[in-house]
Amino acid sequence: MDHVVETTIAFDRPACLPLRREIHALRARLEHVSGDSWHCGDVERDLRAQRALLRTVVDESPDLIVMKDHEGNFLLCNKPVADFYGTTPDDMVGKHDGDYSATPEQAEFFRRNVIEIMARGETVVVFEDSTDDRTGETRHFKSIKKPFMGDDGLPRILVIAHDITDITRAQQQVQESERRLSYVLNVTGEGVWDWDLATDRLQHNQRWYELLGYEKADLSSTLADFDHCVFDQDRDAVKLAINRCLQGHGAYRHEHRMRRKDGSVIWVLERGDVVERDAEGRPLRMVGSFSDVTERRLAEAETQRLAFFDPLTGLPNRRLMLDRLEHAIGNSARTSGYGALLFIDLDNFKDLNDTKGHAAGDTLLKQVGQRLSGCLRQADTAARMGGDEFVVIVENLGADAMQAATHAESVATMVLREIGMPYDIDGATCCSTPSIGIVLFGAPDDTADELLKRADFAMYQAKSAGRNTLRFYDPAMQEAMLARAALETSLRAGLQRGEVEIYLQPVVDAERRVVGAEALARWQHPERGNVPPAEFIPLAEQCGLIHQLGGHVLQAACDQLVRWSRSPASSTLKISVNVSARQFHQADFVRQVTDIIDRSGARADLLKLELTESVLLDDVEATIVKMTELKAHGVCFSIDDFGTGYSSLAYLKRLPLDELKIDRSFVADVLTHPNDATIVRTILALAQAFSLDVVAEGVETEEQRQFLMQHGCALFQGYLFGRPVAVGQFELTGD
Ligand SMILES: Nc1nc2c(ncn2[C@@H]2O[C@@H]3COP(=O)(O)O[C@H]4[C@@H](O)[C@H](n5cnc6c(=O)[nH]c(N)nc65)O[C@@H]4COP(=O)(O)O[C@H]3[C@H]2O)c(=O)[nH]1
Repeated sequence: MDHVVETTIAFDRPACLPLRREIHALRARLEHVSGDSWHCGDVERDLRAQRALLRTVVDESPDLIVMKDHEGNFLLCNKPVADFYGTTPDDMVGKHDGDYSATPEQAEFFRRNVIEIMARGETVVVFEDSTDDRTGETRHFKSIKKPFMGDDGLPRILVIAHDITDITRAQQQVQESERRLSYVLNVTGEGVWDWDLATDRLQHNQRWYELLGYEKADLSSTLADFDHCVFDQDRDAVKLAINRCLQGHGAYRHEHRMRRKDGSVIWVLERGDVVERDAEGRPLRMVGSFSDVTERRLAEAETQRLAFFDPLTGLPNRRLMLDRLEHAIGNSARTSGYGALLFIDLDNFKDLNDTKGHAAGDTLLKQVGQRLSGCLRQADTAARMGGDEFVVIVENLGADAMQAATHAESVATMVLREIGMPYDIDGATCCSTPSIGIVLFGAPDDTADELLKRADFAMYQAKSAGRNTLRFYDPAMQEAMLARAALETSLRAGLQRGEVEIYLQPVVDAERRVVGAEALARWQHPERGNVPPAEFIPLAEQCGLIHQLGGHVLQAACDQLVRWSRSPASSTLKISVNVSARQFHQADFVRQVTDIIDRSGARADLLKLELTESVLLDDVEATIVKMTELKAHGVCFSIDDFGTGYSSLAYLKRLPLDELKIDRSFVADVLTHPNDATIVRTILALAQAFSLDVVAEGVETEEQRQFLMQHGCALFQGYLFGRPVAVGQFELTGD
């Protein structure tokens, strides 16, 4: 028996007053009132009529009415009870609920319940269930159970049962829905609120308090308290969203921050809507909920950071920089003001990275990033492009080009100074200088791509000008850039078409015997004719073609060695090949050279690689490693243009060198400029001390040859002995 509740009810009349005494009392009162004496037969008739009426009333009642004896058996039942149990009222007299469709448990409950109530002698309301014979379903009743005393002195009970099944079910459904709703809300973790606008009272579910770390008692449940929890900077936006909803714009959905009791801040997704309005459409009630979306927001922020910021320096990355640059270009065009783009490349970063390790390189880059940011105004952007390249966007430089350039220059100068200051890397002091290219922007047709190219180009000019300096891009550079682009295209094609070949220039000994040759690249351009290497070698370096070009020259040199090896007169001749910085620093340079040597079948010890001092100084440790590996393969090394750079004797000692080449500028003036003569003599003495061969380049006169010979030079190269000639025209005598 589900859900049985008993309620005691107080009635006017004592429940145990016997019915017969009541009839006598009634008759006496009637006689007294009418002054007549009543005959027994009249009273009996009257009573019968009353009983018939009562029976009709009882049978017509929608409630179930029964009278039970002291054992719980039926004394009287109305028609709805009989219908409920699938029988007739008369049939029920003397039986009990267990004889009909009530389950044994229900029947036992009814019996014990009425016996108890009769014993207590108090009217009671009981909520109870019974089984409908017609449908077999359990129905719920609210029963008034009124005990009274029978004529025979035994207790009886009147039960009037009101069928509340529909109401109960409706209530159960409501409870079930509420239970489900609260389950769903708990599962989803929603904090729910319900705002009564008339009273300004807000009600919240438990989760609402939990999410904000409050106890119910902490807040007064008014809108002001909710307001207080909204993050200061988000308050206006939240109010706006709620007001729009109140004004009838429909449900709102808004993400904002809330401040928890402990001061921490969470991100919430809040939804709300007006659920009740008065006849005039004025809002009366609004409900809503919010969920904690902090984790998602943090994940989004992290994704954003990774997508747009360089993880090492924390500066905007290339992608974000491009976006900002496009905005800056747009702003400049709109306001007719100038902005500047600075392209910054660290001069000797690779050195540090290779000698001190990548961790040290990373530390340097981080510090560079910090210093760069320190040089800028809030509105400007410093970004890392990758590697050791940075970009700075300086905006709002005014409408005057000269002033804008001056300002950009002062920013760049500050960057030069700041970045050029010594760094403390793991306790050691290091230096790193930048080369900076600057381009102004402000023209409507400026594009980010083009500006970057120009700034990059100007940065290269700064490098060429000796590094640790800045250069502006100017229109003349633009022309050079276009020409360079055209040249690059045709060099690429030229290499494919075999337009690049080698010329050989003899190297002779003191007796003018040819002991070898230098291979010099020549580009036979279909329209421009013979393009000098000074023009296309730097280009090939810049556009990355040097790898291909260098390989091509090496291959040609090795092929020539193999041809010479077939004749005794030429089998010991050496060939020197120029190797440029970018080519040498290619990661697989050693393999490229050894592959070519091995494939061609040339003798490695007859191949000499000419490196300039700048190649050696660029990245000393890596250079030593590569040279040592090639040396182990038999390859020889020469320092080209010796004396023009800043070679440190300490490095010279560590390099596996075979030869120094005295730069032709010293040779040219050796007879006329005492300083050059001194330099030449010093180089010769130095070479002797280090047991290195020396080749004097650019020897054009017999006097120069005599001077060089007198001071111990044994090998010569220059027009005096032969100009560079095509391989087929090369002769074995050096006249
Ligand atoms: N005034 C004068 N000049 C003389 C005399 N004897 C030789 N020369 C020139 O001096 C340059 C010597 O080559 P370099 O110093 O290695 O200088 C070379 C070298 O640095 C570079 N180069 C040439 N070929 C290649 C190559 O295949 N690879 C690389 N990486 N660089 C190359 O181009 C530079 C210029 O080469 P070239 O124009 O062929 O110029 C050659 C040569 O023609 C002389 O008596 N008087």
